[in-house]
Amino acid sequence: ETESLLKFKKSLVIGGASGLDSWDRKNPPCKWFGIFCDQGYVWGLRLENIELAGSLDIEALTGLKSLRSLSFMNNKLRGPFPSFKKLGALKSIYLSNNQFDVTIPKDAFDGMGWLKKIHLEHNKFNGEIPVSVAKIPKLLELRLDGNQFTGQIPEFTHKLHILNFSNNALSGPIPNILRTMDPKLFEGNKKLCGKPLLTECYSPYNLSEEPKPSSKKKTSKFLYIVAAVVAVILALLIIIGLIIVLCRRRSYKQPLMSPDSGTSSLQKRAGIQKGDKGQYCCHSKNRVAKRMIHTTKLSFLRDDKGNFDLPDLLKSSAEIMGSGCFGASYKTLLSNGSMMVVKRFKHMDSAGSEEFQDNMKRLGRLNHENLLPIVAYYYKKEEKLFVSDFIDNGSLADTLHGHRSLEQPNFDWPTRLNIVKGVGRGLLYLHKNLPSLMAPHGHLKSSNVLLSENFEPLLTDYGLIPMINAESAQELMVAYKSPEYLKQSRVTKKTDVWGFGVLILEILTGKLPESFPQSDKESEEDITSWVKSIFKGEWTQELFDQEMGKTNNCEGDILKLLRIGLSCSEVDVEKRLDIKEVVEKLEDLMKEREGDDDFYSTYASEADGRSSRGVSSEGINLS
Ligand SMILES: Nc1ncnc2c1ncn2[C@@H]1O[C@H](COP(=O)(O)OP(=O)(O)OP(=O)(O)O)[C@@H](O)[C@H]1O
Repeated sequence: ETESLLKFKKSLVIGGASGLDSWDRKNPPCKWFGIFCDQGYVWGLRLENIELAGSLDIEALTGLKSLRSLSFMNNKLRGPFPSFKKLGALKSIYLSNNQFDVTIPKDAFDGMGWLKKIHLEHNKFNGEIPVSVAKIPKLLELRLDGNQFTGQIPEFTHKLHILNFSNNALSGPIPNILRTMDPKLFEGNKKLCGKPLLTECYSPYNLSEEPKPSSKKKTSKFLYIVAAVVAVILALLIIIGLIIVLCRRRSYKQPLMSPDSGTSSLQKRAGIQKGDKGQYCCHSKNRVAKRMIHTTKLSFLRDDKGNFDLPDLLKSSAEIMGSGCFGASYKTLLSNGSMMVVKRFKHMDSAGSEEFQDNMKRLGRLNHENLLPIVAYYYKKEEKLFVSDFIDNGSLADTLHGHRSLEQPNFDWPTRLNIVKGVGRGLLYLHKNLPSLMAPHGHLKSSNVLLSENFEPLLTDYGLIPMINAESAQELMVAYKSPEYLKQSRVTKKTDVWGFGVLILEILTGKLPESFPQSDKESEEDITSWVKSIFKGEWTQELFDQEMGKTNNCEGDILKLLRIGLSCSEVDVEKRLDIKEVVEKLEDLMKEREGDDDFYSTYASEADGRSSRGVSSEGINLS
């Protein structure tokens, strides 16, 4: 360790009195200035406020096997972005208030599975935020404020405890997972849009484009040259493409369908291509015509909604609602006045056409009050759109974790219990009617539970596993994050039960499952182990969501539901209940409440036009 640190010292440009005089062979490194040790091994370096300049030679530190934390805050460091990924066991990096003015390479944080804290604020970092930062599995703190980052904020795999993107030059929609955060964390980025900011993403298509001539001044000569080369290549490609199309047209004497010249809002915003004219030229005339018709039509799964088609959809005005793991969803107002949601799915190109259409037909046959039906879909090898009704009340995730205005009633216990019951019924129906699927829902989470105006839950994004590319499913779908998948690479019907258990705990605690592990604990922790660590068999106020308000003497029932949630999230699949058993337990819990006049939901009563009356004065107030 001594040699590694002395080599590192040699690479530093030290200004003023640094205290680094203590770094010599006379004393063990644990006694040196700025060195922190754990059981005699160097654990952290903290060289702050000592006018360090030049760049950092991370290579020299690779000999420190116990090194977990680096802080070089408040110095004058610059140069290339230090190759921290060579120190794969690092947990925290602090480079705030330095003079770095480079673009961070895309893969700068690849493989940093232990990293929890990155503080890069107040430098001059530019270019895009590296995608690798959004994939760090344990990341909890990310401060990038006060830099010159451009482009879009990447999609994060989970919610962070601390983050700040303010005062950069970021653009485009804020990823869905960050939409409930404080808007201040995004301030000072003129082109960012979507929740939690007030600026709506009217035209995400345009916003996501690179800056146009207005940014001329900033564009370097080099960029001009690159742009010119790209333009020439594009022009050549277009000419070659035209020649190929003309040749094919001539050889097959097949007139192509005249292109629909008007680009529609949804089409523009989502960048959706219409039926490809060129790709069918090599087939016989009849087949071409047939397939062409097929590719410009929506396939309807519901008869009662079939008064529009793809062109209507593409023409209608659209607003982005958020982009999840599988693509963006657009709220679309049709000319007939219906408000629909169009979800543009990514990661669905490995299922063959027949397999895809069969699965869609199977989903189309489902009919249950707790499932949101898919109204129609559009299938092309490289484009999949799902159309469903817009649900005005939003999702359970919004209700649980979104900002609540003072006028809004508490999200009370009866409403929560009713939602849990509905989700259970929806899942049981899926399990009975999709018996061939290994996890009939497969992607149960609070943003995939929508709430009707009576606060009845409506499940979405169910039955997708056969259509999603295997590798993306493993990375993104809730089912594959289950203990049985992580430990034994298994997904079973009970995987949905595990997801349901996590959802029940989320509903009762108000905690977002993705926000675990907790920042103050070193061990890996999920919502289940957190609940278990606090719950000792009796009422524990700190466990439950304060937003539940008065519990109206229902603590016994709340605890019963908590126990059901815990037995659903049992790690051992064999011991875990199956969905039928869970629903039976829930029905029993509901039955016990029947006839109880005090058991009254503030939400349901509002929707029914009745006044709230379920709150007795002696009820326990959680808030
Ligand atoms: N039919 C709908 N009506 C109202 N809101 C919807 C509808 N479908 C989706 N949403 C909401 O729009 C947002 C984006 O949904 P989307 O399904 O694209 O992503 P997600 O559910 O967050 O993630 P994933 O892609 O993993 O399912 C979510 O908040 C979701 O609850």
